[in-house]
Amino acid sequence: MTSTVPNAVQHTDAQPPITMFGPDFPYAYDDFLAHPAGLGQIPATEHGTEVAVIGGGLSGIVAAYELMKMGLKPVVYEADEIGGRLRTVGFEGTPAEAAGLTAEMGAMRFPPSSTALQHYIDLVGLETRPFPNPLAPETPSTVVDLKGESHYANTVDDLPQVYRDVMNAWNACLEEGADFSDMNRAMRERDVPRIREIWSKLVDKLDNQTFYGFLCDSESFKSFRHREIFGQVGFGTGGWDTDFPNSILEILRVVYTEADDHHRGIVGGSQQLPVRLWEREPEKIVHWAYGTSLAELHDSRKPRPAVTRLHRTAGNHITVTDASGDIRTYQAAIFTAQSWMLLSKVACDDSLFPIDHWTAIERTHYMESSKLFVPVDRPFWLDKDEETGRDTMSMTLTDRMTRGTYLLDDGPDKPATICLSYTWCDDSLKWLPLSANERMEVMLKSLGEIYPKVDIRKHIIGNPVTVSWENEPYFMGAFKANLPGHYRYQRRLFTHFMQDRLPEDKRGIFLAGDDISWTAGWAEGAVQTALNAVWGVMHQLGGATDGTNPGPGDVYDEIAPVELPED
Ligand SMILES: Cc1cc2nc3c(=O)[nH]c(=O)nc-3n(C[C@H](O)[C@H](O)[C@H](O)COP(=O)(O)OP(=O)(O)OC[C@H]3O[C@@H](n4cnc5c(N)ncnc54)[C@H](O)[C@@H]3O)c2cc1C
Repeated sequence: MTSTVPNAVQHTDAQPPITMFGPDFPYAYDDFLAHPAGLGQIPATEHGTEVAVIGGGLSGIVAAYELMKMGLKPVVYEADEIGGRLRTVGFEGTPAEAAGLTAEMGAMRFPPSSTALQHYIDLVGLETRPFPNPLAPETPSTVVDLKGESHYANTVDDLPQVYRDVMNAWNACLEEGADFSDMNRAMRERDVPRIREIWSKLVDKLDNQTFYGFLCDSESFKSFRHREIFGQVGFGTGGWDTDFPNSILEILRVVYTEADDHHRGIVGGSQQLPVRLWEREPEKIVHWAYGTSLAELHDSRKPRPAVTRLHRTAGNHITVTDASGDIRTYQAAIFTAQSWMLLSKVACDDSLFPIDHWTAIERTHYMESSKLFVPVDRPFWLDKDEETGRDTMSMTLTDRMTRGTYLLDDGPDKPATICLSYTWCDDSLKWLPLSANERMEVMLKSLGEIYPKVDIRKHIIGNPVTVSWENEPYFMGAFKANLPGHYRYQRRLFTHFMQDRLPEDKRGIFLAGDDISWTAGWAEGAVQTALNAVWGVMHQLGGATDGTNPGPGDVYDEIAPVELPED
């Protein structure tokens, strides 16, 4: 476990692995992808048909890649860079750059339960390695610093008793309030009826509840002090108090699917995944010549620029205007950027979506997030303190401004990187007005209070790189997090790919990506919703899956997300 506060169910080799199979839509995307029959076929008369794919992040690139394999011609529009929130940057002009070191400004750690994501990681030949989360087995050491008191630990047993009390409270609370072991077993066994039985009751009972309210309602969390510590060191990767106002259903999805556990990073950076898919020439491809790639299908091997307008034209077609002034009309389009883009940056016809979908788009709630990385000369944190024999510095969780500090080693005596601070929500907004250097100064001061004997600054060999996702022109926050009462909105967005159920004049544009997923903030959801949209486009163009490999839309009625009454 990487958890400071481990989950109730412990792993044994005898259990099937946990995957992001449900709980809302228990469909085996990993099996669908692995099946030799492929994802489906479209009639030959449609081969070469252009489909607009708006957004060249992971979701857009996965959708475009699969549509190309079916013989369609994806036209990808990207306002920023291929990769989107899989953004890997270098440290220009430093020895760290020469050593190939990079910093992950968006996603940086992926749970093994992300099996559809893993399909594409393997496909493009990327390697992963354990990510140094708090108390993870491969993490050399962890320091938890709260209210000015620091504790050095290799395992949770090294922390004071109160941390184990908090851990037990969380486990008990999940068991009492959310049938944790039962759901964990059902998800491992892919027992769809059982998953649906447990989840439908919880959705009904808990949609109105915040994460914090759920803790307060539990006998196990009567102590304010325990709730406070839990908020600061949390479970999985660390403090979750910035999530306290969110719907508890969001948190349950994370813990059931072990999204926050056993993380691995992508060697060389996660942005390589969509970039490699863009360049990849699939072995199996219909209509196009062997050797065709997405890059090859685009002028100058580049996506088209930002979309500025989306509207409907005769025959229910979707007309796309881009920043170069180019206007093209499509039978089908997939929109994968953040939903709020449709409210401001892209001029849209009201008729693109039914009014209830517009409400869901408007009500979307995002988490803010900031990160700052510095390159350093070597992993000096592994030097031993002469007095204590401990590492001089450790992966650090704190209630100070930095919140989470990650030490990213690339081998002894080689340049390395430190993520001095990774924050969410209010903790992220605290950094917003500060420049990169101002942020770094505050971070070094905070860390100096925890490690008075360590001179971090003398090891820094280049300028800091930083991001606040809420301040990026083509991203309006880091990732979505539903608030209480948002279940119905999320359901509308996720199920939008089942367009036979929409009025005819509202079809043809498909929503996909992180906002549409049940597990926003996890790249797996971007992949899963891309595959839903691919199924939707294929179906609209008269195509079908092979009977031996039914797609998400083929089995929709058996596993559809539970519906809550509107009145
Ligand atoms: C700080 C942070 C930490 C994260 N941590 C993790 C993690 O540890 N593990 C994990 O699994 N996931 C993590 N995620 C989530 C993961 O990054 C996302 O789920 C995934 O990258 C989303 O892909 P997407 O294609 O849905 O969206 P995006 O990556 O946002 O892609 C959408 C694309 O649309 C483009 N665009 C916007 N407007 C327009 C327009 N008008 N025209 C054309 N293009 C446009 C954008 O430039 C962008 O490239 C994290 C995300 C962030 C921000």
